[in-house]
Amino acid sequence: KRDFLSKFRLHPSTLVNYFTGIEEHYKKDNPYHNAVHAADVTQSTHVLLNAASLVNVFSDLEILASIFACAIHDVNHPGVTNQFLINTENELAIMYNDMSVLENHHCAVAFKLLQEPNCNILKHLDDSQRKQLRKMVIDMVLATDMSKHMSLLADLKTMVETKKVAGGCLLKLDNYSEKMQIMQNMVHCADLSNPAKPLPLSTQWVTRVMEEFFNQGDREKALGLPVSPMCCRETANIEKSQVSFIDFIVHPLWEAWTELVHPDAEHILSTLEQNRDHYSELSATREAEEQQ
Ligand SMILES: COc1ccc(-c2ccn(CCC(=O)N3C[C@@H](C)O[C@H](C)C3)n2)cc1OC1CCCC1
Ligand SMILES: [Mg+2]
Ligand SMILES: [Zn+2]
Repeated sequence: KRDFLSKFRLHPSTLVNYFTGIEEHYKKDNPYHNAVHAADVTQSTHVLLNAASLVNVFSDLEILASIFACAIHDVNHPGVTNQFLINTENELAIMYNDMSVLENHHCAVAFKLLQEPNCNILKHLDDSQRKQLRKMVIDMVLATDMSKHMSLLADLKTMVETKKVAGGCLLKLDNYSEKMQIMQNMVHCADLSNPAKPLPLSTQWVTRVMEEFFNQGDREKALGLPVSPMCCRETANIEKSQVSFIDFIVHPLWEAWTELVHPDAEHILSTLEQNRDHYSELSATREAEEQQ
């Protein structure tokens, strides 16, 4: 749809080789962090890029970088959190000195795969384009680490305030860091878009993420480690966790994004609010049942 094959001279069979390799490097038995999550985040970002107020904001290379970053953003995810890798002194934590361990790993695996035979999809980009794309992809993938969330959101809110003052147009984005802030928040929004999807989809992602968390909790218990929050299958309150995740993380982020691209994301924010109320009612009913 974006005519990227001709714009960047991407070779169909090389594309198939590379993205088949990427798909194979997503662990199939991860309940949540598998290739379907990567496809979900990629498709969600494709939709966010189509917002009317973002038309002509990004160059073709920035759009290619964003879509590529989503497709590879969790590749070879081991199905446990950064904290678990750090607590267990996993070789990945040693490799990346406890800093955005997973996110560094995802980038390294994705770029290493480009060097496999018949996988270099970026072969026909010139050196400057390839260097720019690599930097943009790394900047976006490292920003999907939850530990970056608060600073990312603060920057987005500042940008929204300044945009209001500047008469509401985004087109005046001239420097790399402002553009990259929007791209990082866009991919982060997509990564946190499960609660903003139609309820039948959202509930499936909840089941999957909780199963992955509970598997981690089981491993922590077996290792005699303290069980991480929301990872204990006996005590976790699933609906309550979703309500607080939405109230403290997802809604503030999507509220800021909706303001930035006003009025293109209103329907996403209202779906999120409806879903939040659904989980809140479920949690109240469950609590009432448990009282009896
Ligand atoms: C469908 O539910 C969720 C979907 C996605 C997330 C979520 C939070 C941060 N991210 C971004 C990636 C990240 O940093 N992590 C590290 C850790 C928070 O586990 C996340 C899975 C991945 N993704 C959280 C979700 O629910 C919360 C976790 C259990 C109950 C509330
Ligand atoms: Mg991730
Ligand atoms: Zn993800």
